[in-house]
Amino acid sequence: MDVAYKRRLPTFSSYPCVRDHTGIQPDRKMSRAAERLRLMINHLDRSSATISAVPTSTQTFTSHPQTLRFTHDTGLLTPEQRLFYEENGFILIKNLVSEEDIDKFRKAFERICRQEVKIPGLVVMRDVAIVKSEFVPDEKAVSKLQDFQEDPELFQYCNLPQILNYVECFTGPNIMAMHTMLINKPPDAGKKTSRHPMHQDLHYFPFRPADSIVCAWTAMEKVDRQNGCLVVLPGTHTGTLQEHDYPEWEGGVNKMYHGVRGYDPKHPRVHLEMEKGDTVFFHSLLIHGSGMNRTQGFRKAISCHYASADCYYFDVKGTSQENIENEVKDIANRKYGLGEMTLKDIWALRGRLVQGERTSL
Ligand SMILES: CCCCCCCCCCCCCCCCC(=O)SCCNC(=O)CCNC(=O)[C@H](O)C(C)(C)COP(=O)(O)OP(=O)(O)OC[C@H]1O[C@@H](n2cnc3c(N)ncnc32)[C@H](O)[C@@H]1OP(=O)(O)O
Ligand SMILES: Nc1ncnc2c1ncn2[C@@H]1O[C@H](COP(=O)(O)OP(=O)(O)OP(=O)(O)O)[C@@H](O)[C@H]1O
Ligand SMILES: O=C(O)CCC(=O)C(=O)O
Ligand SMILES: [Fe+2]
Ligand SMILES: [Mg+2]
Repeated sequence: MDVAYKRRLPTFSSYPCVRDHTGIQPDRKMSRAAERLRLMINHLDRSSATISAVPTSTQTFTSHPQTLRFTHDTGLLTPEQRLFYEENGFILIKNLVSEEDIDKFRKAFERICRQEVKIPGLVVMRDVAIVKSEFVPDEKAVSKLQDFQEDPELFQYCNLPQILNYVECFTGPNIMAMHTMLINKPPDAGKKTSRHPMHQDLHYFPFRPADSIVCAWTAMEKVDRQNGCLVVLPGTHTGTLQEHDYPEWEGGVNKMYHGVRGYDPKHPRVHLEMEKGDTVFFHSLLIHGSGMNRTQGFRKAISCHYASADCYYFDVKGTSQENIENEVKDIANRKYGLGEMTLKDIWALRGRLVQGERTSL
């Protein structure tokens, strides 16, 4: 038992209950995990009390060496928040990004859709159902912006100090922004193509370790089950990277929207309903996706994948990631004629240091 570690912890009773600061909807499917977490916290609480009340040398502690594998102690996360991420692989922080900032990102998005600015490297993606029917030259045709690292306004999102403070809890102090997106999930055109299949983001990344990669995803408006909020499978971050393929969906699937092979729809899942400005941080192995957008509005979110600059690239050849590497290379080649570039080169070009030192990536 790591008594030194325990002594640094404030008392748990001074914090609100877990559900309050995670913003998670009560969900029967979560109850077992939540109960385990409550037990862990109660246990910590009791043993802390025991340490100060009865500091005898004969005392033995019989269980739970608390090794926290997925979080760093920066003083920001409460002990309950750390345990929550350790156990579930995500944490939701309410009201983290201001209305003002979000409105600024929305305006920047609209300018890009109206083609008033041209941003180097930016990829504008249209939903497969729209691409295959008509062309509409405005934001109603755009389902996603990818790689906005050269847009000074949108990239401010990745530099927000309150976001980076949380990111540091998962990556440590040297932080790279590796991948940026603004998702404009369209009203479903009737073929369920607005769904995002369940996947692990690590499938797309030719760098490791997985525990040092985290996504920040901020709701730009209220997101709920109706407009296709994020759906997560709690605890799946403790598993390994699974094989990904295109799901066999009748209505079609968007380019590169791979899903975990053999997805079990019976696995307990949690719908992350969020208000404008709420931000979820989740581990690169956490299985997640989003349901169809059943409303007439475009559900907007902005996100960035961060990695520790101390991560290293590796060659995905011969691994389950070879299929996505081939697709990315193909597109990079067709669009930019980057035939000679490796996946590693492409990522190193797009990544941006946002804190500390660029040590490796
Ligand atoms: C420097 C190079 C970078 C290359 C891209 C790198 C991508 C790296 C991905 C990393 C993701 C990591 C984070 C994890 C995130 C998990 C996800 O989000 S998975 C989904 C990610 N999605 C994408 O990455 C899609 C990126 N989109 C694109 O690259 C483009 O939008 C495009 C699909 C290539 C289409 O762009 P473009 O070629 O400009 O479009 P068109 O000329 O109109 O169409 C060409 C061709 O493609 C068909 N098409 C267009 N859109 C889609 C679509 N959404 N789904 C399926 N097919 C589509 C279109 O019909 C045309 O086909 P045709 O047969 O020639 O008619
Ligand atoms: N075969 C599959 N492979 C991978 N992911 C899938 C598969 N089928 C569905 N999903 C994903 O599972 C999640 C839940 O799917 P579903 O269609 O039930 O969406 P939902 O609208 O969120 O759920 P509900 O209808 O219960 O509100 C979505 O993220 C969806 O994209
Ligand atoms: O916003 C969404 O619907 C999910 C996005 C996502 O998981 C991704 O692009 O990796
Ligand atoms: Fe994802
Ligand atoms: Mg459904």
